[in-house]
Amino acid sequence: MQIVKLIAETRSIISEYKAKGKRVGFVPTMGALHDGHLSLVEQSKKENDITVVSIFVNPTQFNNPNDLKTYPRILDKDLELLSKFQPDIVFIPEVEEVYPEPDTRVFDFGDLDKVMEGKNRPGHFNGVAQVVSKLFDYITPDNAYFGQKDYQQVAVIKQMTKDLKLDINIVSCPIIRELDGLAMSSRNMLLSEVERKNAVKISETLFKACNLVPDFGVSQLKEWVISEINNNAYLEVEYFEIVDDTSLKSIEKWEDSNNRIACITVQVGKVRLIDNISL
Ligand SMILES: Nc1ncnc2c1ncn2[C@@H]1O[C@H](COP(=O)(O)OP(=O)(O)OP(=O)(O)O)[C@@H](O)[C@H]1O
Ligand SMILES: CC(C)(CO)[C@@H](O)C(=O)[O-]
Ligand code: BAL
Repeated sequence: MQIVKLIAETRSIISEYKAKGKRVGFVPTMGALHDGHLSLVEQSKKENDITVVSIFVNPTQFNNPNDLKTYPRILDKDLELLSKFQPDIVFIPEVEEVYPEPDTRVFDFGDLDKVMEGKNRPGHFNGVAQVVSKLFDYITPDNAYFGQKDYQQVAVIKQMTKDLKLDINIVSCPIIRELDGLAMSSRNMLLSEVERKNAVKISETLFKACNLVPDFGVSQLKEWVISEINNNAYLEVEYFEIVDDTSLKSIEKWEDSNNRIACITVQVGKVRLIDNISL
C-alpha cells in the first residue's frame, strides 16, 4: 500500500500502471473509515487490477462551516484499517493543492439536485462534482465506487460523468448497516451514547414502512414515518421523500413509479444523518 500526497506523483504512478494495461478502480472518501467504505474497497479489489482510495475532506461541498469543522478526521486509524485491506494507493492530497485557486465551475444536474440533499444543502452537489471531477482527472479510473447511502450523490455523479463525457463506469454499492440496522456513517461517531441508541429508530421505521406498502397511500405513509420518528425526543426529521429511483421526482401514488426509493434525513442532536430504502 503506497501512501501518496502529491497529485503529480499520483498521476505518474497511475499512468505507469495504465501503460501496462492495468484496470484502475477508485474509491473516493472523506476518511473516518468504517465497514461501508471498506465494502467499496473490497468490491473494487475484486473488479480491478489496481485500487486507489482517496481521503480528502472537501471544503467546497460543506454548506455548514460547523459541519466542516467538526467532521471526524482520524487519518492514523484510517491508514491502519486500510492496511488490512491493502488497496494499492491511498491518495491524501492537501486542500491547497486541490484548490490552488477557487473552483468557480458551476455544474447543471437538471432537476436531480433540486430536491432532498440538493435542496437542503445549497451548493453541496456542486462542491461534490468539483472535487470528484478533479479526482477523476488525477486518477483516470476505469471504475469508480460510490455507496447507495448517499443515493442522490450517485445519481448526480452519473449525470456529471455523462455530461463531461468521461469514460468511467460508476458503480453503485449497497448500504452497509450496523448490527442493529443503523446505516454506517462517519458522522455516527459524533453521536452521544444515548443519541446512538435512539438513532436506530430511523432504520427501524424505514424497514417497517416497506411492509405498509401498498396498504398505506403515499402521503399516509409519509405522515406515518415522520410522526414515528419525530415522536422520539432525540430525533427530528428534516425531510422524508418517496421518489422515483432514476428521476428522483416525488411520487404521489404508488403507480407513479415501478422503482421507488424512500429517502430520509434526520437531525440527531447536532448530527445530521441520512438513510434510504427501496419501497
Ligand atoms: N454505510 C455505507 N454503506 C455503503 N457505502 C457507504 C456507507 N457510508 C458511506 N458510504 C460511501 O462511502 C463513500 C465515502 O463516503 P464518506 O466518506 O462521506 O462517508 P460517510 O460515512 O458517508 O460519511 P458521512 O458522515 O459524511 O455520511 C461514499 O460513496 C459513501 O456513499
Ligand atoms: C464522494 C466524496 C468523497 C466527495 O468528496 C464525498 O461526497 C463522499 O464521501 O461521499
Ligand atoms: N457522504 C456525503 C458527504 C457529505 O455529507 O458531505
